[in-house]
Amino acid sequence: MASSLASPSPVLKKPVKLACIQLAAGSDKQANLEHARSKVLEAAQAGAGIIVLPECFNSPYGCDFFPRYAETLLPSPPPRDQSPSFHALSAMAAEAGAYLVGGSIPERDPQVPDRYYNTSLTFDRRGRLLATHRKVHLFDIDIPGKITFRESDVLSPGNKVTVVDLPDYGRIGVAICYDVRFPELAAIAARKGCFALVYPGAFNLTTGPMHWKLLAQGRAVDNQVYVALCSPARDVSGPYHAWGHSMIVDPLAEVVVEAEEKEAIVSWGLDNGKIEEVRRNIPLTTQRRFDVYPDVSQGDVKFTEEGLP
Ligand SMILES: O=C(O)CCC(=O)C(=O)O
Repeated sequence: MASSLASPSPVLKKPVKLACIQLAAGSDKQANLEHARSKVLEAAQAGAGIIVLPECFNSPYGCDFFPRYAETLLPSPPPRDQSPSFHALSAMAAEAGAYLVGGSIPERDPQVPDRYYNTSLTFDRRGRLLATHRKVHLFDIDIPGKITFRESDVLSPGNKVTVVDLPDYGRIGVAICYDVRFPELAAIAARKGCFALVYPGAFNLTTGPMHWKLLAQGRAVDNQVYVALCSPARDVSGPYHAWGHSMIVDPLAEVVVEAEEKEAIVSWGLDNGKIEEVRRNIPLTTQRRFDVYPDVSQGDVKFTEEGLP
């Protein structure tokens, strides 16, 4: 028996080129921001309408660095001296004339001392903030002899699913890195009509080869949407060795474009016809059995205020 609760069709109103910038960043925040600007403009000049930066694109990645690089993002817009990254991202989106998923930056809570988040800001083509996503699932893992990481020693989690309306194109879901491991978050965003799920991320040399591509393909095949993962470039002289391999996966779960580990821009033209074709040929969206299991997109789901009308 097919479910009567059909998901809303994803609407990508018109084709758009999405670009992931696999940015090489160092410890100089201002230099990172300037470098990001030049790459965002390069992507826009090559025709990208949606541009994505990596997780922690303006600092080294690591618990020791979060407080030192953190910026206060509230009230919004924050005063310039408290968030140079907010204002730089807003300006680069406007200058590029493109939607910008601004990777992520460490955020300082304006009210609670020593409370920090890993936060992604999305701007429209005029540089106006559309949405804020605080990483919901913190990266706490321990693979003995390989990698131990405990973001929760320093960071607090966000508590909302982020679905962003891009007025020219439709909805995207935005989440950060470890969030990609949680299919519920992706399913909720996809069932709210997103045409793409976008993850700034920074996997490592242990879990990157194991799971990065698998997870991108998993989220795409489950939800029949585009998935974009955007990593920093690998810097073996720095404290954290990112996997790289930024990629875009299509709704059939094919990796259509993938970087290596060096700095690169990877881009792909997204097309609603592809989503429709995949959903027509393999009609999961009308075959779900919400009489057997619950629809995670219904009920007490919390969205970013900006996320949905
Ligand atoms: O899930 C993983 O293996 C890596 C996650 C990560 O690096 C992150 O959340 O920053």
